[in-house]
Amino acid sequence: MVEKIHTTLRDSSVARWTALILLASTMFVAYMFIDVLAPLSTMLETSLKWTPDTFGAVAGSEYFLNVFAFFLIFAGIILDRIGVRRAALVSGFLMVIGASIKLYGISDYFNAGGFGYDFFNSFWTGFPGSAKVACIGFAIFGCGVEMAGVTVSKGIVKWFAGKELALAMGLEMAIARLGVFAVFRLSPFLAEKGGVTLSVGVGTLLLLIGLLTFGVYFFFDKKLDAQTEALRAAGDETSQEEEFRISDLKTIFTSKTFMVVAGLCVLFYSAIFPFQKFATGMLESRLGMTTSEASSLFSYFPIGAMILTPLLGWFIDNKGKAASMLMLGSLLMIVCHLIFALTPTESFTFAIALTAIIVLGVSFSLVPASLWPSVPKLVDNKVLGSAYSIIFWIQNIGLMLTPILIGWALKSSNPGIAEQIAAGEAVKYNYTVPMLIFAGFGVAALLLAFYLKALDKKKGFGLELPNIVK
Ligand SMILES: N[C@@H](Cc1c[nH]cn1)C(=O)NCC(=O)O
Repeated sequence: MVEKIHTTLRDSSVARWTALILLASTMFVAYMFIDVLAPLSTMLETSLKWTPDTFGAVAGSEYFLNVFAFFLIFAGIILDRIGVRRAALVSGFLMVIGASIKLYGISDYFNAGGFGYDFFNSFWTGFPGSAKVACIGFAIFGCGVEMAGVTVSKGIVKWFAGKELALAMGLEMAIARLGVFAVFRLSPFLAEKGGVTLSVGVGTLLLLIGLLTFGVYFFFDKKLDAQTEALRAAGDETSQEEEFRISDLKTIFTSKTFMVVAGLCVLFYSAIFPFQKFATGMLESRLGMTTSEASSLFSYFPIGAMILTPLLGWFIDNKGKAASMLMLGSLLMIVCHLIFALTPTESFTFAIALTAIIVLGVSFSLVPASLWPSVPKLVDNKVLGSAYSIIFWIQNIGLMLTPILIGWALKSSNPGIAEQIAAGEAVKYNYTVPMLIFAGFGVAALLLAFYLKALDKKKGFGLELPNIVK
């Protein structure tokens, strides 16, 4: 007699959490690579002649293909069609290929006249060839990392829906934040030893390990699908998933509440991830620190978020209040950016900077911990991959444009400084205007958070309710 299966790997907490660790480890190295150059803006300006606008454009290039070639939208559709495990492998490959190209662009070999050097320096000469190649690589990496983000989110829902969903998402984000902490510590250290190439080289190698981790996850996911299929065949699984159709995307785009969440997401994250790219330079300038000191100080930002995000995830699973947390997170972000922008030089001490960084870390846990687990409450499971990809796509528009805007604002509000630095003078940029722009994003996010809470109250999506079904 064939024994009937009543449970799946999903029901084993060890298997569930192992799947999470596998998914999150790749995100750990992916987030390291995203910010591998973030602490090195000053070094890049002297070694590769990357002025703030060049640095900003390279930072923004990560999102270029996602936004203009709609790769993220396709990634969600592909994910909903081929499933989590195959999409994970595709995204891992893209990250490794993109990172390798970026590494080549900043390498000594390329910059000493290696293959493609003459070509990439023959047009648009105001933008260094190294930055052009880095942009191409980073744009391909960006396709991979964003596809990985969508895939991991859907993967977590697959393993944790109706269980510890927000806690699992919070832990995944915590592990990713640990990657940001690690890179802010490691990247300047490696760059001092072997130049920016060593930092990016180590980042690329870690991504290869991340790809292998996704490979191990593949087998977990395959087993779960086989068990779920067997349950369905035996009639134990009642909620047979309907097939995804492209026309389903219309329901996402026409959901007002979903679009408000997407708006809030783009505004909030535009004041966080692009800020990470400029924070080391800002602290160097405001506190007169070295790159290494400023980068170490800023590394406390992801640490606060890392500790709090899973705790807040647990709170949301059990008590709810996600919409209120979005409001509080936006408010704290405004306060911190205003402190960076407006505190007079004589009062802007190490302690003030550290406090603002930690409070910003709290804001960076409140919003992600409540925003991402709210998405499954707004859309059907069969379009969940597409819903995450659409929200990331909208977010990517902000993440692409904001570093370009901030790099431009920094250069324009400091006329002559780039030329003085190029001439070897020890002058610093003033970051007031860029920091006010970041605070402005926070104000707009706060207004949307108020609106979202009112909408939820009216339409009853349950954003303030706990996730755990008792
Ligand atoms: N878009 C993703 C991944 C990412 C991280 N940095 C740049 N893109 C995302 O926003 N994930 C959610 C998070 O809070 O990290």
